[in-house]
Amino acid sequence: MSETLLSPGQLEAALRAIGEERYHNRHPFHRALHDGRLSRTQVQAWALNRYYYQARIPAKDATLLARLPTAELRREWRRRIEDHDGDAPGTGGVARWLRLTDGLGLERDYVESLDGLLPGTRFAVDAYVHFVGERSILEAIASSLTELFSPTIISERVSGMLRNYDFITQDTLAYFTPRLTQAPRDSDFALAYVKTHACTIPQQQAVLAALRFKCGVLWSMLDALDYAYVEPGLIPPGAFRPV
Ligand SMILES: O=C(O)c1cc(C(=O)O)c2c(n1)C(=O)C(=O)c1cc(C(=O)O)[nH]c1-2
Repeated sequence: MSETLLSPGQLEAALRAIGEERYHNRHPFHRALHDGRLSRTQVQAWALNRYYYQARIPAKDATLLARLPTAELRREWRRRIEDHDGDAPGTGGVARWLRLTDGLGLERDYVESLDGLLPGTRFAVDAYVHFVGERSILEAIASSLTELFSPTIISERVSGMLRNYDFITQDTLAYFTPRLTQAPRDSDFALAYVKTHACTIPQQQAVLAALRFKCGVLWSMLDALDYAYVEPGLIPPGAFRPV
């Protein structure tokens, strides 16, 4: 870990290096998902579990919003909640994610009940929400910086899944299209904030640790899916079972 103060450019480079090393695009489950090596039920398990992440993101952002000290910051952050929750029933990212689970043939009530969730998904997502509630505002904002890397994985995922699965259509994956513009806008803001406000060595180290933590959240969600639905295929009691 660096013991010297980094310039803003060096800090950005260190953040990007964490993504290179640890972002979930490197996980074998993601590779298998994009490359068409999963069955329809394995893709259903992925979408069902990712629903919990999507559903908790607006709560995570609301937790942070309540702690932000200025109207300027709150205005910026509140847009994220609008992106996910929409401004009317059936709009926004969470509703679009449900169109993905619909397209995969999952019952909406079942998805929304969270009954089929893997315990590992629940723990990872809850840990993210708690982190954002408990840590400094700087760390909370830094933990969103995985979004610097999401447009690349989303593009790979959409093209790979459309190419490789006959049960996937453009419409099923419509969730991802707005993310390609929302994620860069959000991560540009978060990155500028972090580069301006992480001015001491401890702050910079905390910011880097926050991004490592968040990469671990995303990674462990895929570990849980892999273990339950690929190898060794041990589905925890009560979790979604392919029929
Ligand atoms: O599809 C993906 O791989 C992916 C990754 C991430 C991410 O890196 O955290 C997010 C999303 N998608 C996403 O759709 C999303 O709304 C989102 C919000 C956040 C966040 O931390 O606030 N990350 C992500």
